[in-house]
Amino acid sequence: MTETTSNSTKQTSADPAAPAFAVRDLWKVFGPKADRVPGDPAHKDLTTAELREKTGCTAAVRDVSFDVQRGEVFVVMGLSGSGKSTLVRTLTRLIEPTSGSIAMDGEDVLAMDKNRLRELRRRQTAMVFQNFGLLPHRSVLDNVAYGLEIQGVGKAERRAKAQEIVEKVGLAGMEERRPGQLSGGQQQRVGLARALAVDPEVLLFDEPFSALDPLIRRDMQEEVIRLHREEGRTMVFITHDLAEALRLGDRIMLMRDGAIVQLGTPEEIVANPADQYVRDFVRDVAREQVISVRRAMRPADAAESDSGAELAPDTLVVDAIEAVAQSGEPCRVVEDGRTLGVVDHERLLAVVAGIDGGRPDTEGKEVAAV
Ligand SMILES: Nc1ncnc2c1ncn2[C@@H]1O[C@H](COP(=O)(O)OP(=O)(O)OP(=O)(O)O)[C@@H](O)[C@H]1O
Repeated sequence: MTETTSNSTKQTSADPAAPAFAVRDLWKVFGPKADRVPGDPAHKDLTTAELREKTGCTAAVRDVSFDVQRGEVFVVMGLSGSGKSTLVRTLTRLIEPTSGSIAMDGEDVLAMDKNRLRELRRRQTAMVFQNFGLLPHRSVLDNVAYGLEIQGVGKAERRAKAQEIVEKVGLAGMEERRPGQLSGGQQQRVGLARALAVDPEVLLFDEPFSALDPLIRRDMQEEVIRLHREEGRTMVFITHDLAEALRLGDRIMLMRDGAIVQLGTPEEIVANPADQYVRDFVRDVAREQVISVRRAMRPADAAESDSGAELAPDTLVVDAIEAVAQSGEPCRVVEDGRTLGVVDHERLLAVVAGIDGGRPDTEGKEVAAV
């Protein structure tokens, strides 16, 4: 059985303590003499449009540094043209960066030779695309098995594995159909199944659901959340849709003109937008569904510190409103037996109304020993 391969054959110099990806000072510049752009101080303060005018180059990714932690859903968000696709494609060098560094599991991606890169793209990562990228003349099962086929996995083994994944994503009974005989949502399930079949460490999603209608889209988001919960796989997810980013992301990196505008949890971004651009982005978000009582609470006074219903610090404001209404009095925010603060109607409604100031003014402080 020489054609069978498995994960145990992976030859990598992975550091188990390293982040899934560590990206530093990364640039991708398109255009003439692109490599002169990143280091030149004369270009540092130019806007992307000014840079284009002066040099004829487009800086699609501009001096970007971040880590993707293992097991997190890392969302890259921004308007069209902000550099999302270019950035994510540089992670596996589908697009060669102009300068900077990228490490996956501690291994230098830019130092990888052709064979190592092929392995990185075929086994360690898998991409799910907006246009599905399915092979039209192949059955669902053979599409799902495709990634295993190019790895050289034998037919019986790859079909068995594909069958298992087809069931996992809810396509059982459709194995022999062609992609053209499926709805958009079903086709994207095939795309997802194909990516999962190779058992990658990291799934890279490039706006996978933006061609789907809203209800199907919601279904697919639930599917991703479910898979993530069950498998804990690292996911990098591009979207320009804020609701999708908030729903899926453990952290969100918001880009504009190739640069990072803000990187934080959904709650941090909604509660503390870094600038007016982010503020405009999150203006219509239902804040009570994103912000937790840790951020909404105020210090407890002496009488409140050991009485009243208890809430965990990560309780969402929307749920706390219900709890406060039911108990008829302020609720305590309690962590490890300590009262961190108190939420009452006033504090909670201020969050809903967006007049809470966005400051965690009591965050982390123990206000009364119990
Ligand atoms: N091959 C290329 N040559 C020249 N410029 C490019 C190339 N690829 C991308 N760009 C430019 O780089 C910038 C970032 O493009 P990119 O596709 O990464 O953005 P995006 O945020 O993914 O956009 P969208 O949401 O529309 O896919 C854009 O200004 C784009 O025109």
